[in-house]
Amino acid sequence: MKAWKRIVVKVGTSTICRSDGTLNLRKIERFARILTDLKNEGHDVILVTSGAIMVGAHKIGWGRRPATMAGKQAAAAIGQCELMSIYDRYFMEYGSTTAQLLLTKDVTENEEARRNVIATFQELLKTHAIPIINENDSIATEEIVYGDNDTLSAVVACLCNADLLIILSDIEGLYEADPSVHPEARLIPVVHDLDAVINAAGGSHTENGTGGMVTKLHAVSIAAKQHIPVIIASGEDPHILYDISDGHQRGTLFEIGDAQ
Ligand SMILES: Nc1ncnc2c1ncn2[C@@H]1O[C@H](COP(=O)(O)OP(=O)(O)O)[C@@H](O)[C@H]1O
Ligand SMILES: N[C@@H](CCC(=O)OP(=O)(O)O)C(=O)O
Repeated sequence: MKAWKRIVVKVGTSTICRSDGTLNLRKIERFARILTDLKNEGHDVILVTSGAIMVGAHKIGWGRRPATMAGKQAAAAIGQCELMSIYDRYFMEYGSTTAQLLLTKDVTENEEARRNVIATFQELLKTHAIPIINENDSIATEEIVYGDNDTLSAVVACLCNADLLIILSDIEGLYEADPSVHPEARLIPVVHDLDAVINAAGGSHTENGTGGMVTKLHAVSIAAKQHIPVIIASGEDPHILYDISDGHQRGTLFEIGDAQ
């Protein structure tokens, strides 16, 4: 990762929350420590985080992810506060300043708004703050919604001109087929041709995950347009970020050629 100076790390709901919606504080604390360490080693670090809806639903006492749009939007408004307050506290403990950016599709598709967001990212990274991004779920309507944070993380990687996008998930990487259906499927370590693996991707099987591998490969295709490599790896142990940083092969690396 030495050559990858600017990195965007995406963590999914299943990585930072338990299935009941409580936050896995030990894991978040480790992410805050390791991401701060990587920043101090000279990386520009941007975090894209999911979890607002689950955290909010738990705080309200709903017990499960809401099914209605209004329910999700209310839960996200409550959960985003909680999420950010926890991140801020842990990152501050290790000496990092965090900055919250909540994006919707219209912001990045309108030329002027897009320029503003890019300038904001540049300014924040100059100050060595760690931008923490989520979708602005509470105000997003069908027309302006990304709908999943895998896609959002690739858009953010493009906006920041990142050198690498790391998508951390509840699984080690892309397998030849969905291992929950095909337990014999093997992990694919490197992908150069997205078309060759597109049929391997299935949806999510967890109650809290959004999109499964389909949205992750969509994210890869967005990042590829700007020649940004993507690693999909397990978020079970945040230490994996050091392994990647030290140049060890982890998960699936996507380096898509020009033709894609
Ligand atoms: N080919 C595949 N390789 C690996 N995982 C796959 C594949 N196809 C579908 N999946 C599913 O995608 C899930 C990861 O996506 P998701 O549930 O959305 O998690 P996250 O919250 O980390 O985004 C895996 O747990 C797995 O069930
Ligand atoms: N923006 C939503 C998460 C959407 C999403 O893509 O979730 P996930 O599949 O867990 O990365 C939230 O904060 O709850």
